[in-house]
Amino acid sequence: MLFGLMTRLLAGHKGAVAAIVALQLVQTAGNLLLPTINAAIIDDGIVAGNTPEIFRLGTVMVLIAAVQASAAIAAGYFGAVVAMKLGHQLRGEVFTRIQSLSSQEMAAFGTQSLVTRATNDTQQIQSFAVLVFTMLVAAPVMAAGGVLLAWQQDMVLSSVVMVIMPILLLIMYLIVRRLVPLYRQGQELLDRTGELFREQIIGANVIRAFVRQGHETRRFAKANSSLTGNNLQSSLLVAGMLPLIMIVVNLSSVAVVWFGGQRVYDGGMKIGALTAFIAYILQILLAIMMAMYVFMTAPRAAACAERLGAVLGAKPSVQDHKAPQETRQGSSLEGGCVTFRNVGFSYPGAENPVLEDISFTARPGTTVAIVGSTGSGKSTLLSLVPRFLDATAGTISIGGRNICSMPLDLLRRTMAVVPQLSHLFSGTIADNLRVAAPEATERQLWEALETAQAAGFVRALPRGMDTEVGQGGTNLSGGQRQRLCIARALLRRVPVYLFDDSFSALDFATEARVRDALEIALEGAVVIVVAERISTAAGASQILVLDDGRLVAQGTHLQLLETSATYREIAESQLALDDAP
Ligand SMILES: Nc1ncnc2c1ncn2[C@@H]1O[C@H](COP(=O)(O)OP(=O)(O)OP(=O)(O)O)[C@@H](O)[C@H]1O
Repeated sequence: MLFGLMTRLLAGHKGAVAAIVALQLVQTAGNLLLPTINAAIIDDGIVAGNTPEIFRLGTVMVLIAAVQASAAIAAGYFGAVVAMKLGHQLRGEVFTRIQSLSSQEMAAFGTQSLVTRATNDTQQIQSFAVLVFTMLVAAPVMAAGGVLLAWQQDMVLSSVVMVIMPILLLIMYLIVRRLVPLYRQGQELLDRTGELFREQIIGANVIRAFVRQGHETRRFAKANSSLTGNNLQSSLLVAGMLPLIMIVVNLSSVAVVWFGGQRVYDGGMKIGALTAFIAYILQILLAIMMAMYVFMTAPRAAACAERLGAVLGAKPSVQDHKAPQETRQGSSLEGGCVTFRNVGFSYPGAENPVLEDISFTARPGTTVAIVGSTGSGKSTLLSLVPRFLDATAGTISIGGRNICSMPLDLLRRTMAVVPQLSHLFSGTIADNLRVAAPEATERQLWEALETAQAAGFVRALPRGMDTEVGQGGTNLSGGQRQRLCIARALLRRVPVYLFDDSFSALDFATEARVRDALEIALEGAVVIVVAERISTAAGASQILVLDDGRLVAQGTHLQLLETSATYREIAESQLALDDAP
C-alpha cells in the first residue's frame, strides 16, 4: 500500500526525483572515493616521502569534498521540496474525497479519525518521503560501493564484512517485524484519544451538569495510558536498536584493527589500505544504519498509508452523474414539482427500512409539511431530496426529471436547505450569509435577515453584520442561530426550499412572524417543511403524516383531524401540553 501510494504520488515529479537520485549518486560516489585517495596520500605520499604527490592528491580530495557537499545540499533541498509537494497533494486528495463522502461513510470512519488521517497520517507520509529522498538511494549505493572497495583494498579482511552484514540485517528484521503492528495500533489509539478530547470539549457542559468529571477523567486516563504504553513500546524498540548496532559496529572495528594490524605487520597489507578499509567498514555500517532508520519509520508510514488508502478508496454511496454543460442551468427546473414515487430507504446493515413506500407530490407555490413522532423518518425523507442520502427504492423527481440522473451540482443549485442543526462557520455574520450567495449585496443580506426576523438582533449587535461568529455559532443563542440559517437559505432564489425542523428554537410569536414572512418571500416555490409542532404544519397546503417510516395519511390540517387517528393523536398531545398549567 505504501509503495503504491508513493509511486502514484511521485508520478508527477519524475524529473525532480531523477535529479535527486543523480545528486545522491554524486554525493555517495564522493564519499566512496575519499578513503581511497586518502590511502594513496598515506602510502604514496607520506610513507614514500613524496610531498608533491601529497599536495596533488590533497587538492583532488578538496575538490571532491566540495562537489560532494554541493550535491548533498542540492539533494536535500529538492528532496524536501518534493516531499512537501507530495504532502500537499495527499492532503488535497483526502480533503476532496472526504467532501464527496455521504454522511453514512463519514459516520463509518468517524469524524476524529478522518481529521487524524487528513493531518497526522499525511504528515507521517510526508516525513517518510523526506527520509526516503535523503537516504534510500544513498544507503544501498554506499553499502554496495563500500563492500566492493573494501574488497579491493584487502580481500582477506573483507570476511569481517561478510560476518557483520547478516547480523545487522537480522537485528533489523526482528525489530521491524515487531514495529509494524505497534505503529498500526498506535495510530488507532491516537484516533481514540482525539475522539475523547473532541467529545469532552464539545460536551463539556453536559459533563459538568451531570458531575461526570471523575468518570470522564478516568475514561481519558485509560485511553491516554494505552497510547502512552504503545508509544513507549515502539520507542523502546527503536532506542534499543542503536546500542545493539553500536556493539556490532565497535566489535567489527576492533576486529578490523586487530586482523588488519596483523596483516600490515606480516607485510600483506599497506598502512594506507588499512585506514581506507576502516573508513569503508564505517561507511558500510553507516549505510546499514541509514537503511534501518528508513525501515523503522516505514512501518508507521505503511500503517498511515493503509488508513489513507481506506479513505481514498472509499466509494461514495451518492454517485455524481457528471454532465458539465448542464451544471449552470439550475433555473431550468423552475416551476417543477417534487415527486416521490414509492420511495424507500434503508441504512446499510439495518434490519428494517427507515422509509417505505412513500409517494406524494409537492407543487410549486405550495407548502408540504411532514409530521410524525420522533424517529419516524422525517429528516431522512428530507435528506433524500438534495441526495445527502440516496433512496434505496422508488424514484424522486424534480420537474419530471429523476434526481439520480442529474449532476449533483445542478440538483443542489435548485434548492436551499435549512438543516436541523443550525451550523454556522467561523467568520462574520455577513460571511456566513454569503455562504449561500457570495455575490449578495448588503441590501439583499438585510432583506433576508428581515424575512427571517433576525434583522433586529443583528442590528443590536455592536458590530452588526460584521460581528464575528464563533465556530458552530457558539456565541449566539439557539434561536438566533436558527434565524441566521433561515436567512442564509433565503439568499438563494431557488425553486425548492427544504426546512428540517427549522423553527424549533423559536418562540410561537417569532415562528408565526417568520412563517408569514416566508409565505410572501417564497411565493411560487416548492416548500417542504419537517415540523415538530402542529402549529407549524397547520397552515400547509398538504401535510404528510409519517409513522414508523410509512406515510399513513396526507391532507390538510382540517381533513387530517377528521381522517387520521395518528395526526389527531399528535395534535391532541400538543394541545394538551399547550393547555397544561
Ligand atoms: N446513520 C444512521 N444509521 C442507522 N440508522 C439511523 C441513522 N440515522 C438515523 N437512523 C435511524 O433512522 C430513523 C429515522 O431517523 P430520522 O432522523 O429521519 O427521524 P426523525 O423523524 O427526523 O426524528 P426527529 O424528529 O427526532 O428528528 C431513526 O430510527 C434513527 O434511529
